[in-house]
Amino acid sequence: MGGYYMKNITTRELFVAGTNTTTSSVMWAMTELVRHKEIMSKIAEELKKEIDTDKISDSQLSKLPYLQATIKEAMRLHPPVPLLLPHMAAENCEVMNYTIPKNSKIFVNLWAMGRDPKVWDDPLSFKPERFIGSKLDIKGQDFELLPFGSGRRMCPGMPSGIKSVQLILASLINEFDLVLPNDVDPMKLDMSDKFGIALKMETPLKVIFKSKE
Ligand code: HEM
Repeated sequence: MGGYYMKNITTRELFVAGTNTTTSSVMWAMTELVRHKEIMSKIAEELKKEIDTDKISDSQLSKLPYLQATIKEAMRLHPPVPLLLPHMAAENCEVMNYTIPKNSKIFVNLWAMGRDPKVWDDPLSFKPERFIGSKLDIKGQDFELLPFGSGRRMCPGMPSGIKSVQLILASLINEFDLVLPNDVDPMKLDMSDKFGIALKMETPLKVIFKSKE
C-alpha cells in the first residue's frame, strides 16, 4: 500500500512538472510570435521548405533550426521555471568571493540572468537570430541559458519537454495563422509576468487560430 501511494504521488508530480512548464513555454513563445509577425513568417517559410508531410513528426524537428532558435529565445526572456527549484548547499563553499554556508537554500534567478546586459546584447529585444550559428544550448552546459536547470537535479523531462514545445508550435504554425481578436495591437499586449513555480502571463493570451486554407 505504501509503495502504491508513493508511485501515485510520483506520477502526479511528473504530470504537474511536465504540463505547467510546457504550457508556459508554448504560451510565451506564441505571444512573442504574434508580436513579431516577421519571425512567425520565417518559421512558416522554414516549415514549407523542410517539411514535405501533412503532419510533423519529432524526427523532422532537427530540420528546423530557426524554430529551435525562436524557442530558445522565448525561454531566455520567459524562463518557464524562473527561479529553478530550491537547491541546498551540501557544504560550505565559495562562489565568486561569496561564502555560501552549508544548508543555505539557493534560488537561481534565471529570469534576471536572461535579461542581464552584461551577458546578452540588447537583452530585452526578441531576436532568435542570436542563437543562429551559436553553440549555446539549453542542455545545462551553458550557464547563461538554463531553462531546464543543470547538474544532477536538472530536469529529467528535458528531452521530451523541449520536443513537445517544438512539435506543438511547429504544428500550429504549419496549419494556422495566429491572429489577435478585435484588432488588438500586438505591441500593446500585456507582457507582465505572473510569478510562481511556473512563469505565467498576468493577462493570458487570447488568440484565434485561423485555418491557412
Ligand atoms: C518545457 C518543458 C519543461 C521545462 C522548461 C522544465 C524545467 C524544469 C526545471 C527548471 C526544473 C528544475 C531544475 C533545477 O532546479 O535545477 C525541472 C525539474 C523537474 N522536471 Fe522539468 N521541465 C519541463 C518538462 C518536464 C517534463 C515533460 C517532465 C516529466 C514528464 C518533467 C519532470 C521534472 C521533474 C521530475 C523535475 C524534478 C527533478 C529533481 O528534483 O531532481 N519536466 N524541470
